[in-house]
Amino acid sequence: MIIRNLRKSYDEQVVLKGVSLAAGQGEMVAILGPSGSGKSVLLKCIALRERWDGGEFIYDDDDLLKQGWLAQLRYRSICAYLPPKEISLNPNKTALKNVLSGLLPTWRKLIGARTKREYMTAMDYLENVGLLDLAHRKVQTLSGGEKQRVAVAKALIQGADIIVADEPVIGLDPESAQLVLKDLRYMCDKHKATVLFTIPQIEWAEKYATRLIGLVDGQVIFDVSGRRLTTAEKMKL
Ligand SMILES: Nc1ncnc2c1ncn2[C@@H]1O[C@H](COP(=O)(O)OP(=O)(O)OP(=O)(O)O)[C@@H](O)[C@H]1O
Repeated sequence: MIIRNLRKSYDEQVVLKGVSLAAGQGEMVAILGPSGSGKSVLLKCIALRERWDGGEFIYDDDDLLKQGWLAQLRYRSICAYLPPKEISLNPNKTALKNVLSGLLPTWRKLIGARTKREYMTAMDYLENVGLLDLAHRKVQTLSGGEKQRVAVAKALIQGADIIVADEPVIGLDPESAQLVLKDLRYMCDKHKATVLFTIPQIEWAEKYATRLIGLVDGQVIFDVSGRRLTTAEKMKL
């Protein structure tokens, strides 16, 4: 995807002042910046969960914003948006059933029908995120990090090529947080998913992301890949 000159305001407040960035398949992009710099708004715009005021959004060689609602709907179906804290799982169902529900059409969900192949596929995705042992546990009994990982497995089984995760490790202990980040990175490396996420811990962003984008006051102030941040870059955040 290529984003050019994305602008977004709320009433009088200009939040995104012409943001440009690119993210390819298999890239894990961390959006870093101080509180209020526009990171969440940027992610919502990228996930098309928020209207753009202006700019170009090139995906599959077309400008999505110039396409009709059908193209945008198609994009939304392959772009999973994981909002902070709020996990879209059914707490009373098992991890396996939650992941399976991403695979089955609604009418089959209602009658609970599933083939052996679908069951195996869901188990494979749970294994990918290291949760095979917990497949039959109700989601409400899982830790925050485990829930996030089930949500990642569900997003991927739904066919998401793009995962937009706003603070996916908020409130998690360091060990669980790093497991979630490892899973996201694995999805990039193995499934060639594109992941865009925000995270307050710069050192984890440096460790797991393939690209680091600094956003301050609605503007990109650096966009680096293949290296850690310099002290000068960190000071700007
Ligand atoms: N729906 C909205 N209506 C009006 N203003 C909004 C809305 N959403 C965000 N804003 C404003 O946009 C600015 C950027 O908000 P955003 O949530 O993107 O910041 P952030 O960088 O994610 O901050 P934090 O790290 O604290 O989550 C803030 O000043 C916020 O008040």
